[in-house]
Amino acid sequence: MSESNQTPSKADETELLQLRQEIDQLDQEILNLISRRAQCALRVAEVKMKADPGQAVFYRPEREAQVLSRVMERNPGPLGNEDMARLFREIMSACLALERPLEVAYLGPEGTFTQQAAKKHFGQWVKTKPMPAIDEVFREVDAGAVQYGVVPIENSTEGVVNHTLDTFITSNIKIVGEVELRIHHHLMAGPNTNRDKITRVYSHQQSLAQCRKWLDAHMPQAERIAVNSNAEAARRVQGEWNSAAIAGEMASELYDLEIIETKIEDSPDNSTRFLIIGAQEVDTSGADKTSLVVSMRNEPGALYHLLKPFNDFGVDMTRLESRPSPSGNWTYVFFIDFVGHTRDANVQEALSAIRKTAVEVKVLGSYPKGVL
Ligand SMILES: C=C(O[C@@H]1C=C(C(=O)O)C=C[C@H]1O)C(=O)O
Repeated sequence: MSESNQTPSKADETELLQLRQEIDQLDQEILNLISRRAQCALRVAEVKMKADPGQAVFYRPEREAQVLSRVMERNPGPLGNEDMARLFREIMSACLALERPLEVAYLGPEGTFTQQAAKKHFGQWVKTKPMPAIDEVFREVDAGAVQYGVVPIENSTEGVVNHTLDTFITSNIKIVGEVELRIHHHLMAGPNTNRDKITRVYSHQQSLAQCRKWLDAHMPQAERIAVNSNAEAARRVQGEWNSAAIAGEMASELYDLEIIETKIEDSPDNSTRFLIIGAQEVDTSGADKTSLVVSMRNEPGALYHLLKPFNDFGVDMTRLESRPSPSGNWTYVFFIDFVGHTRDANVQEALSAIRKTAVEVKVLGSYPKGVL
């Protein structure tokens, strides 16, 4: 007989009773402490309103990043750092919603990985608003209809999302944060679908590409049909008995589909990075990144002149992408990410050196490195 089936001894019974009493007491303390914390957040809101009644900014990305990093550094266990940070993420989310509920636009429809990223970054109390295209997320933020937006920027298997990069060239929106999400693709279908009868698999083109080897091996007969989003794929198969969709867990819940096979992505550490966009400039958090768009004259040594200041002033570049310039003529703009904030002295020196040779330098924003 296994131990769990045995009835506890008298001594064990007593200990269980004591432990449960202790848990009840601790819960009461946690309750009181969270309430006190929420009172402080409310008071912060009042002070912010008094200082700037018209345009008080409630959400502070750098402050939230610091809170989460500190939780991870000081976590005594046994809960893991990330689990503990997620709990605090939700406490902050609820506290912030007391000040004023945040509204965030994202690349929809409902159930996309971008919505999942928005919830991961802001917590469950955020109000999310689906938009049909990336540039419409930018427009919604620009018009002030929402405070922030969430857009995908790069996938570890498929590379950059060019549409997002191109929108930054012409927009004045700032980057205020980043969040990375492990992307797990599942094969899902309606409850009446027989796995052996599936003749069509719907998904977004990138997701089909990310599961190509699995599909070749397990569903070679099925036609692969690219649609606008994974959530759209899930919505479609709801009423089709011979089709399946590749999408994330949120989509299966939203459209009542059954998951036939989990984690069918070819690369086990497939992840996507998303950017949080907004109108504000973010203070230093102590662990920041900066993104730039630079256009250079099309002449010998242009790229060398662009890269040299990073070396000269010890600035750690983490990404360099080039895109054709909207002005045409085979000229290019460069997207650069580096470690540091525009308020750091070495960053300022590097930027002024770059400005001497570049046609245009646009700082997209300095923002805290993703914590969760
Ligand atoms: C409390 C503040 O406002 C918000 C709520 C925070 C929190 O609950 O810890 C942190 C940063 C802000 O997004 C603040 O600015 O400190």
